[in-house]
Amino acid sequence: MCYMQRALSKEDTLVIHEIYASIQGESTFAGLPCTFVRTTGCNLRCSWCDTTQAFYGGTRMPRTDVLAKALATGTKLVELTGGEPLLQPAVFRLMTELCDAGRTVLVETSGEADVSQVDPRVHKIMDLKAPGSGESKRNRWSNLEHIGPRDEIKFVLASREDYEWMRDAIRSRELPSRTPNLLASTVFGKLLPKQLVTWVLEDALPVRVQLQMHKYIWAPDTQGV
Ligand SMILES: C[S@@+](CC[C@H](N)C(=O)[O-])C[C@H]1O[C@@H](n2cnc3c(N)ncnc32)[C@H](O)[C@@H]1O
Ligand SMILES: Nc1nc2[nH]cc(C(=O)O)c2c(=O)[nH]1
Ligand code: SF4
Ligand SMILES: [Mg+2]
Repeated sequence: MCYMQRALSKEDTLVIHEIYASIQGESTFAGLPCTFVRTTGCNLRCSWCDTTQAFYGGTRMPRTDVLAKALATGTKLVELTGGEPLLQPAVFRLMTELCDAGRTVLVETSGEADVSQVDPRVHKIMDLKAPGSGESKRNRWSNLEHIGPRDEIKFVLASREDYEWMRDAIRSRELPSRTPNLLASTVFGKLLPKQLVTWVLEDALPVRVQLQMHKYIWAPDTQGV
């Protein structure tokens, strides 16, 4: 083991898939210039995941280099995503450093990872995985205790069954009392947005229907956008 490897701990390095600037395609921040820090690795395997290339590989980088690269693009908005960003201990300090540097920080997280240690200045965008993902048993429901009005709860739906599951969760767990930002998205190419809108209106459900804007700007399978 070389000197550098001994000197850097798990808090000091991250395995990164890519860092790039684009337009935020999802969430209440959609449309704004945003820098994406995409970490490598995920402990879930959602059946419809569009980022499977981030499951393996990547480059181990010092946290200071990740911070510098994320700041260099100049965008006010920075999003940590993946893979699953909260699996890497150094992400928590990186998010705090980005906040200290004046950035508006978002973290896109699976709903399985514990969000309790995320800097309170960070906007958590937390999925609750519906049955069609094959991972709904992994939802960490205690995370809801750490969701406040600045955070967003997101459902990605593949079917009517998923829609009804979301509707039940919103009502039985009183999600509107946690945050007004409830996002209902479709699995791209699987459920028609028009169908989702019809169901939402039939129930007058208090959700924000959202599409992945970048899949309309670029070809849907384009990576790094
Ligand atoms: C690739 S995940 C990475 C962050 C984290 N692991 C998570 O699941 O939130 C980023 C977001 O893309 C969404 N997503 C992944 N595949 C999708 C698809 N085929 N259609 C719509 N949204 C998708 C996920 O549900 C999640 O909200
Ligand atoms: N443009 C763009 N916006 C995004 N918002 C969340 C993304 C993600 O993969 O987490 C994403 C992404 O991959 N691209
Ligand atoms: S948790 Fe996120 S990155 Fe992991 S498989 Fe599901 S959608 Fe993909
Ligand atoms: Mg994406």
